[in-house]
Amino acid sequence: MEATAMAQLKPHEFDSRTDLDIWLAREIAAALETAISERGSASLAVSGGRTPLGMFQQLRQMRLDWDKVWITLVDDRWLPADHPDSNEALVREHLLKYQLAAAHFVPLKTVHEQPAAALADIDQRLRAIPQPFDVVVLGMGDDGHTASLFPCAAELEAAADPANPRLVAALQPMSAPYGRISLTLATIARARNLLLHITGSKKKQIFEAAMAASAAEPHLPVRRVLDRAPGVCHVFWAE
Ligand SMILES: O=C(O)[C@H](O)[C@@H](O)[C@H](O)[C@H](O)COP(=O)(O)O
Repeated sequence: MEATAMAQLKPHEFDSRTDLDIWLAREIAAALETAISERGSASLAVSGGRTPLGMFQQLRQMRLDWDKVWITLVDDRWLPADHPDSNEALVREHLLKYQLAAAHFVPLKTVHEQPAAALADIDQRLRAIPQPFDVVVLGMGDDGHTASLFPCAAELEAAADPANPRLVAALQPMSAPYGRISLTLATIARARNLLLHITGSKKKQIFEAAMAASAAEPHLPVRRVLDRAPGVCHVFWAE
């Protein structure tokens, strides 16, 4: 994988998605364990979508002091928490079970009609958990969005502005359904451990093109995040 960014990209390529899921879950658990031993608690933000399901199944079997871990989402769709397209529903069904039933889950969705009206409340919720996040696991869409930082959203510039004092932003993508709530670019970039999880040749090509020195500007959101992140970003990929 050849790419440039301010973040140092560390590729991890696997022969199968199952192997990837096992190793990614181990990497997450190890980073959380380090955080617990150094600071007494840990925070994890996970993506929704289809890609993380196998990793969730691995992670929920891992032994850790999960009662010292706070978990939230990098983004959610503004839907009732039991809607089939809600990331909160996905995480409740596939992640917060077995060993992980002891973890503290902090949802992004509130009772507000629109996500823009909920920003102060969500910020307050997230500030109650260890910041910066110890681990942020990102996915990526075919348009180069990550979290809900969609290239087509009018609110992208505000959500990507490093001076934005909020932890979260509300976005309305043109190319995908539902209003969104997302961690801001700066919140994601500050993570102590940043992991990108992508599968399939198509996403690999999209990612490499986005990260290439010759990539057209404005750069895609996934690159904008990594250009802002000062440390290592582990890129987990399998066909
Ligand atoms: O709510 C969401 O949609 C996500 O958190 C989003 O950023 C996701 O990671 C990508 O869209 C990839 O989605 P897939 O894993 O389904 O390809």
